[in-house]
Amino acid sequence: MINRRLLALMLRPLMHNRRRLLLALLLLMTATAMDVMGPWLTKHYIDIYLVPRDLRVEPLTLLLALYIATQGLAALGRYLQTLYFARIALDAVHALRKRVFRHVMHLPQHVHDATPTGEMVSRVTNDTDDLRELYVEFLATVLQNLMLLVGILIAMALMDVKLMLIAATLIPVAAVIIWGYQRASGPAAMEVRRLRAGQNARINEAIGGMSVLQAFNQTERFRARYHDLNVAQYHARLHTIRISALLLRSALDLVGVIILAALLIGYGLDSLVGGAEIGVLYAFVTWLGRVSEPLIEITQRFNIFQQAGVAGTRLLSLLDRPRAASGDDTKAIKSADYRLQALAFRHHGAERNTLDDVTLDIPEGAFIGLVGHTGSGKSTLLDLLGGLQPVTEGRLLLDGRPIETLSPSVINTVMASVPQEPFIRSTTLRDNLLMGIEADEAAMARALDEAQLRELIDRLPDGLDTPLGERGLTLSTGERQLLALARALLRQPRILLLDEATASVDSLTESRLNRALAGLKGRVTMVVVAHRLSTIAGADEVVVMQAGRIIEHGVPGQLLDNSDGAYYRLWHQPGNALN
Ligand SMILES: Nc1ncnc2c1ncn2[C@@H]1O[C@H](COP(=O)(O)OP(=O)(O)OP(=O)(O)O)[C@@H](O)[C@H]1O
Repeated sequence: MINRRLLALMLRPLMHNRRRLLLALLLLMTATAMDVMGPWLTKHYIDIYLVPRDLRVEPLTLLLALYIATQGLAALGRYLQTLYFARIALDAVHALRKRVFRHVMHLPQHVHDATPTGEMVSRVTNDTDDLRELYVEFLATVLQNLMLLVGILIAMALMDVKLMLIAATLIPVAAVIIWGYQRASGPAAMEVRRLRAGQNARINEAIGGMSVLQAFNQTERFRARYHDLNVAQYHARLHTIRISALLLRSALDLVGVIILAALLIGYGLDSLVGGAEIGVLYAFVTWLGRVSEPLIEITQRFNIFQQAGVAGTRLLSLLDRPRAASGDDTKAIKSADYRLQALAFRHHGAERNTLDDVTLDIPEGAFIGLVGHTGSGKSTLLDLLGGLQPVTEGRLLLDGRPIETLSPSVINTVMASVPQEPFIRSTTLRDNLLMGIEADEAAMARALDEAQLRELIDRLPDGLDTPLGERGLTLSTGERQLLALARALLRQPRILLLDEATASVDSLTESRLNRALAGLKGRVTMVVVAHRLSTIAGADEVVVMQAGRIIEHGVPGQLLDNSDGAYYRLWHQPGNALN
């Protein structure tokens, strides 16, 4: 399961901090050497002074001072090395999180459309968090224990090779246990993770659509589905706990006890032939206790390694998804005009085209109204004009250049869009208006005036500093669109793409929007998807779409004279929003 790419993903962030890593390793080696000196000094005390009853003050004081000094240094080294390793681990996860989030921000639209928000959140937070645990635990615990193990084995070998070999049999046995654990717990850990991501997605969905769930009496059904996922996760977790409880502590403890018995027998045999010192037995029993502890720690931490492996695999699959392609032509846009030549578009994975054979010229400063039945492809065409989706066939030229060759920064300097569902953050009106750019009060006031929002702001006690609820819920649908329009206008765009939210805004909002568009006419290239005829009454040209194709286009007044035309039919359709 752990392959080279996974290792690279995990280890690369650690390598950014080589100097600190080296220093931490030096500290670790010093602390370990001081640590294993403890039993060695005690052995000397027993064999040289205690057993022969040679209790002279001077050498004993020296021994005691040495003992305290080594153990004090060991404690200090452990403390410093823990701090260093923790810093390295936190820096590593910080770098990884930045990398994953940056990648998520650049994924193509269709990936975000197809991935539940909770699932994506789970990748960026939980999965990177599992790697954090790996870094912290691995660096602070596993590395420390591995070093201790090596230190103890060296000290044992220096004292008695035969007894060291008996004690060392614990290591291959532990390796076999770890291997068995990894095989048994891998699929179970993956299942836990899958269920957790599912839970996140479900919670996100339920909270996002709570009002609908409540209105449609679906809360009980959602609760039951969440409960099922919860129970499944409970059992999956229990399964992983059973495996780790059996194989980790219990099995390793048992092996440790057996090896202790073998050591005692080995020591007994040595003493039969003479020469074995009691201090050696003391040192070995102490060291053996210290050997099994690191092994248990390492093995126990292995499930973290396991989980990190699963998280890393999921992160790799996310990072493997190609970023949205973007052009690199940074030449400024001279003329904000579009040319669409036999353009076709198919959604990722869809069986048929959403747009077909769309040919249209949009000169600079023109006001184009897009109309058509629901699902006819109006919003999709707007996405393409905004460069948010790639053209499947044909050509889409902006300023005479294929839009996919233009760098997004160049497009964004001339274009602003007002989507059907504007993204409103739960912060102040001002923050929502600025959305990351800098503008003075006069410019903001102008944008608010142009978007006809002045009255609303003046009505609010805190004006622009009024906080908005989650997703701007305190604003009506029409007001949210006007706010998004003000945000777009603040950027002084040369192209404005507006996707009218709904046919059912009140007449006041309707007239405000119309006034705003009339004010921009001729100055800004506007493509407006309209659900109400009034919105595009002042358009230079109306484009009627049906099933992804343009079936009619022309000056609105003239189209209405043609009683056989599609626009005429839409307009005269009883109950139609355009009517
Ligand atoms: N990911 C997708 N895969 C396949 N088809 C899709 C996908 N996303 C959208 N569609 C389809 O594309 C078609 C055009 O959708 P679009 O939102 O552009 O219509 P619209 O004319 O703007 O509708 P409305 O007036 O309701 O906003 C619809 O039939 C929609 O179901």
